[in-house]
Amino acid sequence: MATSARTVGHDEVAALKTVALRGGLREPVKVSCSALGERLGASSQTASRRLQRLEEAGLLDRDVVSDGQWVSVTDDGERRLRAEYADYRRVFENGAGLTLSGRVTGGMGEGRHYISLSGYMEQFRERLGYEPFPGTLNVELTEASVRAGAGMESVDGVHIDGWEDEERTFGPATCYAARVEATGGSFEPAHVIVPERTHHDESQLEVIAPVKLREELGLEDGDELSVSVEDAVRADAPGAEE
Ligand SMILES: Cc1cc2nc3c(=O)[nH]c(=O)nc-3n(C[C@H](O)[C@H](O)[C@H](O)COP(=O)(O)O)c2cc1C
Ligand SMILES: Nc1ccn([C@@H]2O[C@H](COP(=O)(O)OP(=O)(O)O)[C@@H](O)[C@H]2O)c(=O)n1
Ligand SMILES: [Mg+2]
Repeated sequence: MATSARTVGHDEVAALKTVALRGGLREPVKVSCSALGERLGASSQTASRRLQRLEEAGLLDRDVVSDGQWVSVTDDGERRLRAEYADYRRVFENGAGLTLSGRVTGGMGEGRHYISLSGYMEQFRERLGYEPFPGTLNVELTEASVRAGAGMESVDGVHIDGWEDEERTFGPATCYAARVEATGGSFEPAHVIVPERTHHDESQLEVIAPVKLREELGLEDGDELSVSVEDAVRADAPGAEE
């Protein structure tokens, strides 16, 4: 998932949210720093600096004109706001999970190779509690789910370490506990796997499970599928087990 070049603090995110509330997610909106400052309880210079930092971090596009500026939230900015949104859903909606939808698709036939490698397989067995079927079920996400996928940043995943053999290094990956739902039924345990090195972009999701999901759920290319990422208790949440 893309991360911004510079990290921004809560004050900047509040300014970004204000721009989005004014419609800046869809098109450029005109803001004056004094009005923005008033809204944020800060001086207009401070408001201006926050917009500048957001621009430097790649979260906002700005066009300064004589009597104000036109601003719009970038794709990375939207991802940042969606991660906040996912946090609030967790707070207020009793741990509402994240459901991503799309269609089954074939990939490059490499998933099978990587999943079978003992350097990964041993970790899957220990950390996921099962031995995955050799392969990844690829899902081409809908546009809305590609955007919603940013919410995974706020879900605790299971880390799979990178490793090496005599010839090369193998990258780390993160697995998110999930339930797969299709018209032919549903299945869990499964995990969304996000390899750090991959040939796919964020529009494609890869799912692993102890069974061949195509057989278990009678799936063919083009079939609709939804993947609910479970709302694992965060390690740092109050009441979380040690
Ligand atoms: C556990 C795991 C580890 C991976 N590690 C690497 C890697 O080290 N280098 C790399 O180029 N691709 C790596 N990949 C990604 C694959 O090359 C590829 O992007 C993708 O998983 C292929 O899936 P497909 O065959 O289903 O299209 C890894 C994939 C998985 C599932
Ligand atoms: N748990 C799994 C993993 C993979 N698969 C399928 O198993 C085959 C091998 O996986 P792969 O990742 O090597 O292949 P592609 O996804 O590149 O087509 C593919 O047809 C996957 O869709 C499955 O049905 N259930
Ligand atoms: Mg695959």
